[in-house]
Amino acid sequence: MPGPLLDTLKGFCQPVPPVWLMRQAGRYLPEYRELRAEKGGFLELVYDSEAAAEVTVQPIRRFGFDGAILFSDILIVPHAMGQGLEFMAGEGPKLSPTLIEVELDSFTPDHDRFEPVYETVRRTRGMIDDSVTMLGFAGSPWTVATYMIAGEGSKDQGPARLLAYRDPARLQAIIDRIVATSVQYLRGQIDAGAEAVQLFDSWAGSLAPDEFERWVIAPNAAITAELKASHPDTPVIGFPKGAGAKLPAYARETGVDAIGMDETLDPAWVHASLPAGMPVQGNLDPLLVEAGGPALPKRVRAIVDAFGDRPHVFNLGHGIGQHTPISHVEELLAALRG
Ligand SMILES: Cc1c2[nH]c(c1CCC(=O)O)Cc1[nH]c(c(CCC(=O)O)c1C)Cc1[nH]c(c(CCC(=O)O)c1C)Cc1[nH]c(c(CCC(=O)O)c1C)C2
Repeated sequence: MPGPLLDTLKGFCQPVPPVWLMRQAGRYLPEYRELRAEKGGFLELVYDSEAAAEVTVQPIRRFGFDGAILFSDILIVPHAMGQGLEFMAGEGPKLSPTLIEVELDSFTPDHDRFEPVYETVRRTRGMIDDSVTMLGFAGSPWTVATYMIAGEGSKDQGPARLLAYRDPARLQAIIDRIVATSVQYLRGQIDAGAEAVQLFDSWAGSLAPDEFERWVIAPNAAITAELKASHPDTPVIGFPKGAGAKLPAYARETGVDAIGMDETLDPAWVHASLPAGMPVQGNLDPLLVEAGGPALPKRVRAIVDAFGDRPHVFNLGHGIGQHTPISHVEELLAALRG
């Protein structure tokens, strides 16, 4: 029996929109912080399937979300491609050497790194009810490339954008390799039990229109086409954060089944601009959840009302912040579910 989230992604409206939150497993949860401290670090957690499955299930137990998102990271793909990866406490990720310093061909891929992640999916599937949808994910090639090139999160993705202008053939070769590795990774997640997958393009918003076509739309379309060829019934959610006015082109041209919306988009505009019946997800500002107050339930209702009879998965416009009070998540759910 598919649950309400999977049904919605397949185009069927529900009386109450199903809900999950990006980064729902993470530092705002005391039970997560405890397990992370015990395991010693973030990567240790990700590659320990038993612990990662436990972290995946924590927010389902606490809040009864309709979807469980695999606990992993978009940077596991560069790691499997052979790039060094570290997460330092209090800092972001560090990848080394960077693709400014060396050529991609100097890396030795190790796709066995994906095995514990597939095992996390299998274990999680065995721990949650059938009605809870198991979600897999990968970063989109442009976003993953920005980290592989700069070696860390970069404010305006400058190093990758410069490479796009200076040596597009080299960036294309990097993107093509990320596409191929991500397809393999997502197929492995689906075969292990993921029922839908999301492509996170967190830095889609930094590109000019022609660059957006080449580095966002084309690679997301390539991944989606490959997945549809092998797994036609598994919905793909595309989340091109910051796409703005380019969102309808992304929705029409990539072949994704559902669209993730960041908080800057007006839901009425999205509803009027996307193909009729195409499922949507997201839009609530994570900082409004952190702030709380009477504006929160009002905004929850306004987003739900804006989509009328369009299939809608309730979610945030980006990941939940680590300082978000648990009680505010409960207020969000009360406003949504009544
Ligand atoms: C909880 C967590 C994650 N990654 C990182 C953390 C914090 C680690 C910690 O300190 O405990 C480091 C971690 N991993 C990354 C970052 C951002 C680095 C930066 O640019 O500053 C950090 C701090 C890279 C990353 N990682 C991810 C993205 C795309 C979405 C987004 O934009 O937020 C990105 C850009 C995806 C991601 N990341 C994660 C998930 C798991 C499932 C869930 O949603 O609960 C997912 C889907 C998990």
